[in-house]
Amino acid sequence: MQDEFDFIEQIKPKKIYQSSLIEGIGDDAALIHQKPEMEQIICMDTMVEGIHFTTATMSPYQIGYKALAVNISDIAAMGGIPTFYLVSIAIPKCWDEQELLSIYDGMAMLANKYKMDLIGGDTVSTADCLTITVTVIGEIEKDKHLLRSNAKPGDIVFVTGTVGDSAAGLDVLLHNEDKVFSETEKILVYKHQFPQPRVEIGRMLAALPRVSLNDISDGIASEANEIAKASQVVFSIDEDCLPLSKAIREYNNSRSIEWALYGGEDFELIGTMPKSDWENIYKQCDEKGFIITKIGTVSEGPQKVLLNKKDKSYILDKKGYNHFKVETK
Ligand SMILES: Nc1ncnc2c1ncn2[C@@H]1O[C@H](COP(=O)(O)OP(=O)(O)OP(=O)(O)O)[C@@H](O)[C@H]1O
Ligand SMILES: Cc1ncc(C[n+]2csc(CCOP(=O)(O)O)c2C)c(N)n1
Ligand SMILES: [Mg+2]
Ligand SMILES: [Mg+2]
Ligand SMILES: [Mg+2]
Repeated sequence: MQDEFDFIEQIKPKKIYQSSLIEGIGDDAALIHQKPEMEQIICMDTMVEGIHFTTATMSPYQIGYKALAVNISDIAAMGGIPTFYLVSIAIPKCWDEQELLSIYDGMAMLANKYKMDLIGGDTVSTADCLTITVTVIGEIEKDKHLLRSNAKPGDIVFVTGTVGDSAAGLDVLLHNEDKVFSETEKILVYKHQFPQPRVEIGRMLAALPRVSLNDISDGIASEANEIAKASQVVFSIDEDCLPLSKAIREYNNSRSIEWALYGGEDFELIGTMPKSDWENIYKQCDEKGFIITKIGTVSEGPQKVLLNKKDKSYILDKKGYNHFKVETK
């Protein structure tokens, strides 16, 4: 890159979606008008070259898309609507300007879908790995937010979409250097590179009186344990109910359950709701073409997650992706 200020000029959005924006890119900080009837939601996630992606697993466009998607997913997990984003990027010398603009194009694709505005960030150089940190701001109607601590005994446990596909897609990418993929492999790779944040489902759930919710970044085992801990309840998940895609079964059925439980990066939603709300939500999702599956139940007791497998029951430990543990399984 030739010039930091010239770069910022190029990534500055030409169009603004949100009428509550007072000042976006260009001053010392952004200014947003606060709506009195809404709560603000703010989250931040980072992607690091070598940890979250390599040049072999993701193109610059996909890196941008996914860096924004994972943050929108956290807004969805609160039941909210994403509105603004900020991007901090640390750039090694070997990345050229075209690649960097491509990262921003990937973010813009998703931002356009959700009518989000890029309102600021930071640009720095770094010695080695590209690092991108995105902050997303969202909103939700007062008192409608969906917390991990909302689960109660008697609830059903649900998950959206299918799980494990992203980890299987990563496996495909890491074991096929020539990048010639079968149709099945292409489906899994796409799930890894273009996860779909479940904002629309989060909004449906926010209309219910009480839902606990989490998005799946580290795997079902990890996220279910987080809800069980925050709510001080017991989760009981039926292995046979885990929604597995045809693609994952075809690619490597013997590892599908392991990827579903511990793989992560599916960015589907897992949560609980009272039994009485299930039929209605299932119908609403079905009408809109969204998959949602009942995978278990919640009961009283000291916090834990049980996995029912045939006639036996095992403790499902909080294993999954962990940045500071060498062995993840
Ligand atoms: N370095 C940090 N400093 C301050 N707060 C942090 C830091 N890292 C995480 N948190 C906070 O801890 C909580 C849990 O964060 P975590 O990153 O585990 O959730 P997540 O984004 O849903 O998961 P993932 O990062 O796997 O997508 C959030 O409230 C987050 O803002
Ligand atoms: C090259 C490469 N190797 C491994 C992985 C797998 N991976 C990295 S971070 C993460 C959990 C989510 O991260 P976070 O907890 O930071 O949200 C997972 C499953 C990958 N995507 N690319
Ligand atoms: Mg996080
Ligand atoms: Mg999350
Ligand atoms: Mg997250």
